[in-house]
Order: sequence, then structure tokens, then C-alpha cells
Amino acid sequence: MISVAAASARRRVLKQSTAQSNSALQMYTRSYKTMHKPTLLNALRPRMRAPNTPRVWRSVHVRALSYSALPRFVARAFRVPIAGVGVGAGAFGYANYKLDELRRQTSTFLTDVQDTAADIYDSASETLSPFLSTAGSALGSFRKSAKGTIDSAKEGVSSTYDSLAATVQGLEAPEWLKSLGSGGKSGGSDDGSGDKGKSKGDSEPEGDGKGVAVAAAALGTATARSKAAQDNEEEEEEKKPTVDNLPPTDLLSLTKKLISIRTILQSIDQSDTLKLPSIVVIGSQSSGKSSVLEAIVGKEFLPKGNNMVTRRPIELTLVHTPHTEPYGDFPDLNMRHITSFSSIQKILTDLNLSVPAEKCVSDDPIHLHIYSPNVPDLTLIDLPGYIQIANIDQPEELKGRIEALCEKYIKEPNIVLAVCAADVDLANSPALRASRRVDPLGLRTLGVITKMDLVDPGMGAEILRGNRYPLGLGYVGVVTKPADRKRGRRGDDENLTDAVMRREEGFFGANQEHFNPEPTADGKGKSSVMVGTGTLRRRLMEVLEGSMAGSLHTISNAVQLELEEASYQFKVMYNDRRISAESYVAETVDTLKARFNSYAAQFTKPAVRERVKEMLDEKVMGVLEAIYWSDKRLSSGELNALAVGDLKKALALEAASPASSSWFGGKAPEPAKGAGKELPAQRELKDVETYWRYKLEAASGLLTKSGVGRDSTNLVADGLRALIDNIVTTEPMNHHPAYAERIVQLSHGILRQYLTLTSDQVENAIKPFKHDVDVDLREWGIGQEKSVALFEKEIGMLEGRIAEIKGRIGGGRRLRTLMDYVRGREKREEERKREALRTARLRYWKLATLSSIPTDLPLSSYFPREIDSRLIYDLDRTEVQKFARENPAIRRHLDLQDRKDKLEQCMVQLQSLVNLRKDSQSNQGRKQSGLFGGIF
Ligand SMILES: Nc1nc2c(ncn2[C@@H]2O[C@H](COP(=O)(O)OP(=O)(O)OP(=O)(O)O)[C@@H](O)[C@H]2O)c(=O)[nH]1
Repeated sequence: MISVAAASARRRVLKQSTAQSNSALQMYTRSYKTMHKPTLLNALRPRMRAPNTPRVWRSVHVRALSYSALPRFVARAFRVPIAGVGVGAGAFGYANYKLDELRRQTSTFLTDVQDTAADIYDSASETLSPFLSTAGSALGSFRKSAKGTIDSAKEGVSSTYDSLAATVQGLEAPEWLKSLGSGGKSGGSDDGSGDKGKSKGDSEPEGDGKGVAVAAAALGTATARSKAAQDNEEEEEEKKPTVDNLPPTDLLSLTKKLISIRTILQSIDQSDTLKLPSIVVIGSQSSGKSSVLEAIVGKEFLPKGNNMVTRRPIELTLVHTPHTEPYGDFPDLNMRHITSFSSIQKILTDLNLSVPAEKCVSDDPIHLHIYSPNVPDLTLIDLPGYIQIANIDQPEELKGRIEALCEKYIKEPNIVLAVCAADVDLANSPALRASRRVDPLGLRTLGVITKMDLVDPGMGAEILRGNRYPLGLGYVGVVTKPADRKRGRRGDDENLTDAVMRREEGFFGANQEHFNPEPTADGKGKSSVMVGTGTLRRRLMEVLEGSMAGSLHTISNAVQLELEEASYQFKVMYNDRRISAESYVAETVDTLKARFNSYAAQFTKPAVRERVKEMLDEKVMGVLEAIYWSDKRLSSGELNALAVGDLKKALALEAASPASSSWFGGKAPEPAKGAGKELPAQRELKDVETYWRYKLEAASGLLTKSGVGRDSTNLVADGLRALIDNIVTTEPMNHHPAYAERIVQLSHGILRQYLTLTSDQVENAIKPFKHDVDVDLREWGIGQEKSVALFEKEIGMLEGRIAEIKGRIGGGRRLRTLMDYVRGREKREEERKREALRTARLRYWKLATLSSIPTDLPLSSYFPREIDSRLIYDLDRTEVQKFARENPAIRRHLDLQDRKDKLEQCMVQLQSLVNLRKDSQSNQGRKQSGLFGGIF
């Protein structure tokens, strides 16, 4: 119970309590209100401390109330008022420790704790206010009523504990809450180091009352514990993998997930509907954009040079990847895992300079992903810097082109990072001007003031307060010119971020009075401002996460719609039939082989024989033409003297000869038995016959000596070549010209390899038959028919020619005479030819019917094997994909299937995030802080 006297003393002392404890309380209360105030700007503009400055009063950002941050919040909630009074803080330090234990409980339970935390604070504040007064009174009122005051203090303490216990009792073990009292009362030594916010009273234990000494001792312990807890907490914070860049919601890595969704969406669609927000970096040339980006990434990787080296947007995806050596990927170029950042810089420079100088800028983006344990999860787009006026060697419209490019990127939902140099008047900043056009309130614009070291710190801090050009997301001041980089243990350069932050710590630390001024008693003093690359990184993560979370529903709906459309098309067009690049390649090879085999099956012996015959027919005709038809003795009429009758006689003689069948073997026909002495006609006939025989021999020689083996082998090889050509110029190989060419080369190679060998084999096979031809009657008959048909064909051609001549000469008697003459000639000619043909035909026929011509060229067995080994096993995954996509029908099929799959994948991920959000919101109830209680 608090006595009436003590209550009035408290009221009195409350008014007079030390400025610091009062201001501490006010400050804390203000922080708390800020924290809970749902107004946008308060949420958007957390107050940051300058690096290297002790954490005195730190406002807690709304979103910082995530699960992981909760115990810290509770600790802070307790710490401030306790430090102000200095009594009982040990107990609260213990409470803090105990609450830390709670952190390890389930998330549901933690959410409850979070909800209850505010109540604890309320009751703690209420309880501590009178207690503060009491303590103040005790210290400030002449030490006389020390005992009473101490009693009062004790009462206040126990009342505080009771209140805490009552509040937290519902959560867990009341024992430890009860034990808080004893913990708070136990003595300890003051280490003398106190927080700035600590009441002066604690270090000035003046007075003679033991109670005061006890109170002071208690205060010392409390402060020590509170300080220890704070140090612990800071240490813990520092030990985290990325020091200052770990997202507060790392428990769920929301940004990481959304970035991965964004990357998937980017790979299937460039339309605006499926875009998650990104941070777009704009600013004048030399404003320090590259330096800021490199300070964030911790590596030098951006193109450098005077000749406007940033000509294309660089879409940078940073992926926080613990325990890896930093590396970069250019996914569009299929260049992966590049660990040398100077190589990345070189590639970026080349890609930028690939835009011709006369064009100067292009809106075709370069995609670069950087994986590192030192980067936060962020997506940033670097754009060419605004210029005031084009150089003499640049196109005049360049200024407008750069503006248009930036305009395109700073549209919603992107976040604008407007980079301005501190030494250039903000009124002249094209970045701010451009952002104001699309975002007048600056709700999605964060200002970055670079080169803070180049202006007077007071002036710099004034710029950061943003009174002249207010921005919803505020300004962050940086000095991105790094300090000299230290050498690491392994001789490597210090991380750029660390070097920059060291420089910033030096600069901002030395000018704390400007960047992190002491709060004034009336609370109207200058507030601290956001400074440092660390702060910028955190701020960017917060803003991006908030923005992405805000886009979650819109993007989920858009993805859902796209997915429905893609599924519908997939059903209608492909009946939900799935394919893969690999299956297409396998099918194509099967088709090739099957087609080859089916064509090769046509190369049966009879079929080949038929082709060889045709070839020889052609040859026979050629031989006839060369040997007979163009014979001058024929055309001069010399042979005409040989009357048909004589010929008939000669033929009769020949027919009567028993050696007729072997006559063609080269022996001259013997005169018929009993023929007696030779008749003149017979003699004449003999002469003529010798001539004819010579001709026949010559014809036969021409046929056989020309190399039937080689010709027939060539014939088959040509057939196979034509077959391959046919295969590769039809579906599906017509879509793969490079591979078709490879197949042609391959098969021609195989043919070349075996051609000589095969033709030698054929030659050898037919050799025995060349001079010993056997013809049976059936073959003879067939041969004759064939010969007649062939000859008739020739005659047909000749008739055509005669008709042409007739047409030219005209009709009438003259023509009739001529015709009679020609007919007579024709008739004779025909007979002669028939005879000649018969003999020649027989020879060739015998050759053509050789049964041993090997038609099985090795190609048919080698080819399918070679296709497998040289065309398929050679291909890696990317080549298989590339091959399949060369076929437009397959590409469309794969694209749609891919799109559908990726949309499904995104939808699942988005849905889980949406559900999480719902859960998180319902758990948080009235509080909008936490996971998605974001900034937007
Ligand atoms: N003193 C000082 N110089 C800086 C700071 N930041 C960047 N610079 C220098 O300013 C110059 C331009 O910086 P960049 O980062 O290349 O600027 P940019 O905007 O990327 O330039 P462009 O790519 O040409 O548009 C460089 O010489 C930097 O060293 C800083 O904080 N302080």
C-alpha cells in the first residue's frame, strides 16, 4: 500500500524529478507511442543512431516487433525507465533473461507473449511512475526521510513485481516472477559504467541513510545487470552472420522467398502484371550510384570509366547465402558461379559497351545475381545516370532517352532510390524531380545523400532531416568512399562494405552532435537522422520487404489468373500431354533410325539388282550409241550392202550352229556342216561378221571393264546418300539444320570409309562370271523382253525426233520418198540394232544377275550406332534443351508447359506466404506489428 503522504510526495517529486529521468521517461513513452502509432510516416521514418554511438534511446520500429525481436523489445521496454530510476533493474534484467527463455518456445506462445508485452509495459509504466517519484523524492529530499522513502521505494518495487507477476502469471511459471523480488533486492557492485539515460542519482549515493546506500547498491546491481543484458544483446546481434544486414524477419526469410518468386516470374514473363517490386537506383552522373551499390554488395564489380559506361539497366539480385565464397551468375548468358568480381566487372563493361555509341543507351536489361554471405536479400536496378547536357560526341537526344529509360523503371510498384550528392543542391537533383513526378508524397522514394564528407556536417544533417524536400521514406546519409582497405589474414582485401562502414563510423562518430544529437529536456531538440551504409542496407530491406508484402495479394491474383489461362491452353492444345526435351531427342533419334531402317529395307538384293540392271541398261544404251549408232560405216551405207537376205542367211547359219550359246563367249561361229565351200555371200558375210564381232567384243569390254563392281557399289552408296539427304530434310530434322549437317557429314564419312573396300569385294565377286556367262532359257526370255522394251523406248525417242524432222520438211511426194527411204533405213537399222542388242544384252544381263553382289553396305549397321554415340551421348543438358527448342512446335509445347509449371510453383509459394500472413495477422490481433505489419 502506498501511503497518502508518500503519494503526495510522489506527485511533488514527480514534477521535480531529475531532468534526465523525466526526459528518459518522456522519451521512452514517445518511442512507445511512435511504435504503436499506425500513421504511415511514423512507421516509415524510424530514427537511427549514428554508428559507433552508444545505444541510448532507440525507438523501436513497428516491424521490429517480429517474433525474434520480441524479447529484445521487452528488454528495452523495461530497460529505459529502470535505467532512469536505477532501482530494481537487476530484477528486470532477470525478467529479460527469463523472457529470453520464452523465445525458445513455440511461435504461438511467443505471439501471446508479444501481445502481453504491451500490457506488461502499461502496468510497468503505471507502477514505475509512482515508484520513480518515490525514488526521486528519496534521493532529492534531503536524506532525512530516508527510511520512509526507502520503504516507499520498497513498496514501489514490490508493487512493480506484483504487477509484473500478475501480468505474466498467465503466461508461465509464476515462481520465477516471484523470485524477481529477491533478485532485485540482492546486492552487487556497481561497475560504474552506466547508460547515458541512467539517473544521476545512481552514481551519487550521497547521504547518510543506509537505505539510500542499499537503494544505491540495488541500483548498482540493477544497472550492472541491465547493462550486461544490453551488452549481451548487442553482442548477440553483432555475432549474427551478417552483422547489420540480417532481416528482422529472417525467421521466415520473406524477402528471400519473394525474390525467388520474382526470379521465377521474371523467367516466364516480362509483362508488368507479374512483377514484384524492385529497388531502382537513379541519380545524376557521378552522384555516387555505383559507389552506393558496391558498398551494399561489398565488392567492386560495376563498370567504371568516363565514357558513359552504364548504358543498359543492370538488374541485380542479391541473395544472402551463408557459408559461401561470394560469386555471381549471368543467367541470361548461362554464365554461372563466377567468383572473380573483376571478371564480373569486365563482363558488365563489355555488355554495356555492346550498345553502340550512337545509341548510347538501351532498355535491354542485364541480369546479374550475386550470392554472398555479406549481402542482404535485395533486388536492385542500376540505371544510366541523368545527364545535364549531351557531350559533343553523344547524340543530342541522349538526355531524353536516359530520362525515358528511368521513367520506365520508376513506375509502381518499384521503389525509387534517389541518389543525390550532398555537395549538389537538392533543388537541382533530376532524381528527386523524376521521383516526385511519379510519387509526389515520396511514399516509395528513399533519398540517399552521398558524399556527406564533402559538406559541413550541420548542413549535411539538415539535408537528411528532409525539411526542404520531404520524402515519405526519408533520407539516409552515406560516405561511400572507403577507408584504406585492410589486408585479411589470407592476404585478401577487406570487404568493401566494412571499409566503407569504418570510414562512416569515423566520420559520423566524430560529428555525433549533428547526426545523433542529445535529446533536450523539452523533447523539442533536433532528432537524430539516418546515416551509414549499414542503416541504408537495413532500410532497403525493410522497405523492399514491406513493398513486396504489400504486393502479395495483387501478384497472387495475377499469378492465379495467368495459371488458369495457361492450364486451359495446355488442356486444349496438348490435352495435358507432358513432354520433355530429353524425350523429344530420344523420339527424334528413334524416328531417324526407324526411317533409316525402313529405307534401308528397300535395299534388298532384288531391289538392288533391279537398280543395277537399270544402271546397266543405261550403260548399254551408251555403249550402243558409241559403238553402233554413231558408226560411220552404218551411216555411209557401207553396211547397207549387206542385204537383209544375206543377214538372214547368216543368221540361219548361226542358228544352226551348236555353239551358238558360246559364240558370245568369243569363239567365231563355225560354218554349218555340209556347207561345202564358202559362198561369196558367205565370205562377205564373214567379213561383215568379223567386223560385228569386233564391235560386240568392244561393247562387252566397255561394259565389263568399266568396273561393274565399282559402279554398282557407287550406285548403292548414292542411294544411301539420297536416303540420308531425304531423312534430314524432312520432319523433324528439318528444324535442326546444324544437326542435319552433322548427320550428313557422319554418314558420308562412313560411306567414304567403306566404299573402296566394298567395291573391291564386289569386283572380286563378279570376276569369275565376267568371261563365262551361262544363260538359261528363262533368263534368255526375260533378257529379250527387257531388251525389246529398252529398244522400243529408244525407238520412241527416235520417232519423236523423226516427227520433228517431218514437221520441218513438210508433206507431199518429197516427204513420202524421203519417208520411204527413212522407213527402209529404219527397218534395217532396227534389225541391226536388235541383233546388236541381243548380243550386248546377253552379256550385261549375265553380269547383272550375279547373285553375289553384296548390297549390305556397312552404313546400315553403323549408322544407327553412330547416331547414338556421336549425336546423343555427346549432348549435355543445355544442348538437349537447345536441340528440342529448335523445333517450333516442341518449343511452343515446352514453353507453355514450363510456364504452367512455374506459375504453379509460384502459386504454391505465394499461397503459403498469404496463409502465413493471415495467421500472422490473426495472431497479432489488434497489433499491426510483426511479420507483415509492414511499412505500407
Ligand atoms: N568524397 C566522396 N567521394 C565519393 C563518395 N561517393 C562517391 N564518390 C566519388 O564520386 C565519384 C563518382 O562516383 P560513382 O560511384 O562512380 O558515381 P556514379 O553515379 O555511379 O557515376 P556514373 O556511373 O558516372 O553515373 C567517384 O570518384 C567516387 O570516388 C563519397 O561519399 N565521398
